[in-house]
Amino acid sequence: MKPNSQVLKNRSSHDTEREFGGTLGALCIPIFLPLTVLFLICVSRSPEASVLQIPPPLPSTEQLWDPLALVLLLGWIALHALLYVMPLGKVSEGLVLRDGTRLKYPINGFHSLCISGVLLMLLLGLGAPLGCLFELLVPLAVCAIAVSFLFSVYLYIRSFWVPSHALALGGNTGNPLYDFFIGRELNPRIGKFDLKYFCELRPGLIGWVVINLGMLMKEVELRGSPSLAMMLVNSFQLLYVADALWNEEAVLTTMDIVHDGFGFMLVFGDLAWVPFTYGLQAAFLVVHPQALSSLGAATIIALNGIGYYVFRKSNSQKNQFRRDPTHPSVARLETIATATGKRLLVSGWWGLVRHPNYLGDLLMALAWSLPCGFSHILPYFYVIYFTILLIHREARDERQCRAKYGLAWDTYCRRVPYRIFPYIY
Ligand SMILES: NC(=O)C1=CN([C@@H]2O[C@H](COP(=O)(O)OP(=O)(O)OC[C@H]3O[C@@H](n4cnc5c(N)ncnc54)[C@H](OP(=O)(O)O)[C@@H]3O)[C@@H](O)[C@H]2O)C=CC1
Ligand SMILES: CC(C)=CCC[C@@H](C)[C@H]1CC=C2C3=C(CC[C@@]21C)[C@@]1(C)CC[C@H](O)C(C)(C)[C@@H]1CC3
Repeated sequence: MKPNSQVLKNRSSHDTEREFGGTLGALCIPIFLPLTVLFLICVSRSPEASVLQIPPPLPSTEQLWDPLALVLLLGWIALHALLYVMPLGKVSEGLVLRDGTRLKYPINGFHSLCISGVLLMLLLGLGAPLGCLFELLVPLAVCAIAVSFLFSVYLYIRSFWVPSHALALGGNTGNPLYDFFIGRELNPRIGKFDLKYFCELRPGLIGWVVINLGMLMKEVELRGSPSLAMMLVNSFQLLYVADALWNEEAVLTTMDIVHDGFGFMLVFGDLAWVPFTYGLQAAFLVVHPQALSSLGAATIIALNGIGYYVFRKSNSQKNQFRRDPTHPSVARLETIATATGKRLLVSGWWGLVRHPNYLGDLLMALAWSLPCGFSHILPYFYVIYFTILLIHREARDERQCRAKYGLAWDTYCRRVPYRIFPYIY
């Protein structure tokens, strides 16, 4: 038996550290977050658009279900599964697993985005009423939530048939509720089809931009042309999704793929949370049009540009450094050695703050909300949630890095004292 699987075997339900509030979190989050998705969609289209309005704008039972929504959702997932297995693009290897092997992943997410774009343009050309996505938003979200639950149950059950080295270290506590929530199996696959990698970037992320386009088309139906605010939100978020798919290979080294199991948290995050809450600004703009001056628009475009620059440059610098530290673009950067043999960057972007990529991401998040004006808090939901998510994620990553790099990590923290915001945090 390999040493790491021995470690896994030796961990009992008591010594595996629990995240997201442990069992209580695992019980409450799967109830609370799906309700939050439905609540936020309803608030975004209500005239008041206030999260505090009494009575809250709850959907009626008829509004919750539409068979067309289920057909569209399953068809969409099937289309992307088909595109995933098409022999397009290159095949890359992931990081070395605990059993010493490396999995292969198709890098064809950007192709899927482009093909989806062409298909949508064809549908629009044929007169398909894409604006009806606005009316279908609640039933689509209900179906995505239901699919997330069923899929997570499947993932939990199948995880009992895989060898111990295929389980995530943090998802094997023995507490069924917690393990279902956090995910037992690290890289669940059907043959060569990697379920976690597929869900992380394809149906949800591309679905998000399609929903945005639907909101834009609804605006065209209602007012004859899309507003500047709507076009900015659509373009910024399309850039973000296109960037993620263009740099798909980099996802293979993220915490989600390398470390986290695939359970309800990620399944729901990928299939329901991202597509139905990340684009709330566009849904809001359909019912609450905003006038935007040219100066306002130029300032917001500049903010998104700066955010994107910081996000992309810092992520690319680290990816390049991890892939080939002798590459001319990173070879001159100052680094510190660690006992693992890996080095840590202490200059360049990673010498500014310990998470420059989070800083850039947050600047972009703010730029996505500003086109919606200052009259409501709802369009700022994403920035608020994302700040909390990234602060929590930073703390998780910090714990893992301290465990991995020990004293070298403490030296890095002394050299680069701020985590995300220079001189603030
Ligand atoms: N829109 C969204 O909902 C979300 C977006 N994101 C974005 O995803 C991107 C990736 O984020 P995430 O996966 O959290 O983590 P990061 O890309 O920040 O990676 C963290 C890892 O980088 C390595 N590292 C840290 N510091 C250094 C250093 N100084 N030198 C070299 N390597 C270092 C460590 O891994 P090691 O040493 O093992 O290589 C560490 O575990 C970010 O841009 C983030 O904003 C993330 C979550 C949600
Ligand atoms: C509240 C809740 C259910 C949280 C679950 C968290 C997930 C929504 C996020 C965890 C990490 C993510 C990443 C992206 C999307 C959101 C989730 C799944 C990401 C694909 C977005 C695009 C980026 O460019 C990225 C590829 C770096 C990023 C990876 C992490």
